[in-house]
Amino acid sequence: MGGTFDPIHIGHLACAEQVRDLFELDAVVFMPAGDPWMKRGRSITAAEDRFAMVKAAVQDNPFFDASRLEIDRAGETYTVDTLRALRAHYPDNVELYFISGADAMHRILEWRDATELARLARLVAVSRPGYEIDDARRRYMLTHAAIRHVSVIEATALAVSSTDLREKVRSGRSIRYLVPRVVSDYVENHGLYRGGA
Ligand SMILES: Nc1ncnc2c1ncn2[C@@H]1O[C@H](COP(=O)(O)OP(=O)(O)OP(=O)(O)O)[C@@H](O)[C@H]1O
Ligand SMILES: O=C(O)c1ccc[n+]([C@@H]2O[C@H](COP(=O)([O-])O)[C@@H](O)[C@H]2O)c1
Repeated sequence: MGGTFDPIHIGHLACAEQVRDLFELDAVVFMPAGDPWMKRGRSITAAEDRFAMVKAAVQDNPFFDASRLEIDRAGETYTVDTLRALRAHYPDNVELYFISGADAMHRILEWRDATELARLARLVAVSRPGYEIDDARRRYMLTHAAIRHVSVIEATALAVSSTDLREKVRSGRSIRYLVPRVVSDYVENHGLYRGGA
């Protein structure tokens, strides 16, 4: 599962766990983006902090892991580069899935080499409150050559967003239970998000 994870929250974790369960995946690797080019223009927390929070958040699930692949790669982060690297690394019988929320998948046709990306992995788009994939969009996604292998999953949804969490911290409000305890501790101990959303 790819994301900016600024910070990782229970929406990410619950969505990944439900996809893992549904597709009987052997593992879910959380991959913080090094330089998420579609989020250019906003200030993004240092990759090392985002990675540390992801690593701490996934440690109690034996099926979950965190990867540095994208934060260690220079330049803008393109999912197709990640999937090429993973495909080269794993034997052919290992099937790759790319999990994302419905909001991210809405824009997938704008992603770098979307057609190749869809050939390299099964794409899983998870429902997210406020970003429902309506029937017209779903038909469009399913019929478009580049992404017809996308699975649209209705997961038990949590209306949590990193933007809202950053804003809460900035204005001195609690984020307890919206992120794992290790993440709220990290945010507090490192003074993250206090200066701006
Ligand atoms: N509550 C949620 N339910 C389902 N999917 C989610 C949820 N929050 C995030 N996602 C998905 O997880 C991936 C990574 O999300 P990201 O790290 O950008 O978090 P975010 O909460 O959307 O952040 P921001 O508010 O800063 O844009 C994206 O594919 C996004 O669609
Ligand atoms: O490859 C691309 O061009 C591309 C464009 C936008 C987003 N993505 C990936 O989609 C995932 C979710 O992104 P975001 O910005 O919603 O956190 C994350 O893994 C990004 O690297 C990938």
